[in-house]
Amino acid sequence: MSGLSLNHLNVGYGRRPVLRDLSLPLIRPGEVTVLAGPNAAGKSTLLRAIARLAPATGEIRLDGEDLRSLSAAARAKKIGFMPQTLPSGAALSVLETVIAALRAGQAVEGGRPGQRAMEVLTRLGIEQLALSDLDQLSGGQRQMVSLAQAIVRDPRLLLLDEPTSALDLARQVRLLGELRRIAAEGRVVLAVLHDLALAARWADRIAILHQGGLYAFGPPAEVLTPVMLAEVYGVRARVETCSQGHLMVQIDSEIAAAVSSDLNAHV
Ligand SMILES: Nc1ncnc2c1ncn2[C@@H]1O[C@H](COP(=O)(O)OP(=O)(O)OP(=O)(O)O)[C@@H](O)[C@H]1O
Repeated sequence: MSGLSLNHLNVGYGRRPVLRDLSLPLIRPGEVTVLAGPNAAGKSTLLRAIARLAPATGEIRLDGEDLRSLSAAARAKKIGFMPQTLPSGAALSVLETVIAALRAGQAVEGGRPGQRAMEVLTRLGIEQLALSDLDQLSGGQRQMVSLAQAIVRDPRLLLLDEPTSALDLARQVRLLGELRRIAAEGRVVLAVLHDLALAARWADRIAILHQGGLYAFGPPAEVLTPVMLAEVYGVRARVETCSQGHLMVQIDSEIAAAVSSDLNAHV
């Protein structure tokens, strides 16, 4: 079966569970799937579990193959992971860090690594940064470099944790457009986004995590509802369609008695 399947996942830290018996419908290639939910709902934990950076029980399969049975090198070839924390380099240039991500412990087949790394920097519009020191870049510039590191191997599965958090409006659009192009190549793209307006505009499907489980999964128009926004986020909101046919989420106020409980939850 083509795509990412997650079934009966339990993920936690020490004895503390974060996600309990979590199953998602198939995350399909060719689509951008957004993972959303309140702070501390377990979004990063889920991405880390898929990338095997957090211990999990249950089933994690990519195109039918158990990701946990793969060697670290085989996994690195299939999965590109863009973490929430931005890269900082031990006095490396941008080009060198992207080449290091391309190599990641193994020889590069065909072509020249420098050429491939430059292609990716150019594709993202940051080729002029190639020789800059990573540590001298702005947060947004480093976020674009982090994306370059995640996609340089052409991974089958791309996991991104809040990839737009440091980007200005134009670069948010550029990054999300790039994710759509990567998905259109038939890859699986799963991105954590807090901004539901961006999710409404760019996602094919949205998964909402809440209190250790899946609250909703489906196309934006099905998932982004006033009831979901009240129950999950504790806000009073309207969801409207603008003149161009896009969904817009208008937040009116916090519902005092229903402030989202994930942050304080001990599930
Ligand atoms: N390394 C860790 N060790 C122990 N607990 C952790 C660790 N990382 C996360 N947690 C806990 O797991 C829960 C889920 O955290 P996680 O970062 O997955 O949430 P999130 O949905 O990504 O949140 P946010 O939107 O705030 O980034 C939180 O209660 C957090 O305190």
